[in-house]
Amino acid sequence: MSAVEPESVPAAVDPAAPDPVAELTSIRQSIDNIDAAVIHMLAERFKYTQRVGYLKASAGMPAADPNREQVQVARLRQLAAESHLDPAFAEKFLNFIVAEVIHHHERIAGGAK
Ligand SMILES: O=C(O)C(=O)C[C@]1(C(=O)O)C=C[C@@H](O)C=C1
Repeated sequence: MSAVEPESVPAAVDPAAPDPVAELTSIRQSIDNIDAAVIHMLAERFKYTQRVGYLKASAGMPAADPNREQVQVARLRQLAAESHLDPAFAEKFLNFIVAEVIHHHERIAGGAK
């Protein structure tokens, strides 16, 4: 089944909701697809930040860059607002990821593989 076929459009757009169980199953398929995409995107992001960790360690740069984070937070808060997502959540989500990245950077700088 192609993702562009009409029957793959979430039934949530149908106010009649003739079959709640079928609609729930369909929505859960889309949620699972989105969750998979998030994991794949995070894996790619961490591949890049791993490289950043090695670059910073080799140049003697600190693991964290608060100025860069400030710019990222402002940008993501703006994007979130435009997308009707809670900006506070977007900021928390970024901070959660960046904290993990900094932890990785510190391990790299400390000589851990
Ligand atoms: O851009 C950097 O300098 C990074 O180390 C990457 C990153 C990020 O994950 O986006 C992580 C830590 C820094 O404090 C800022 C940003």
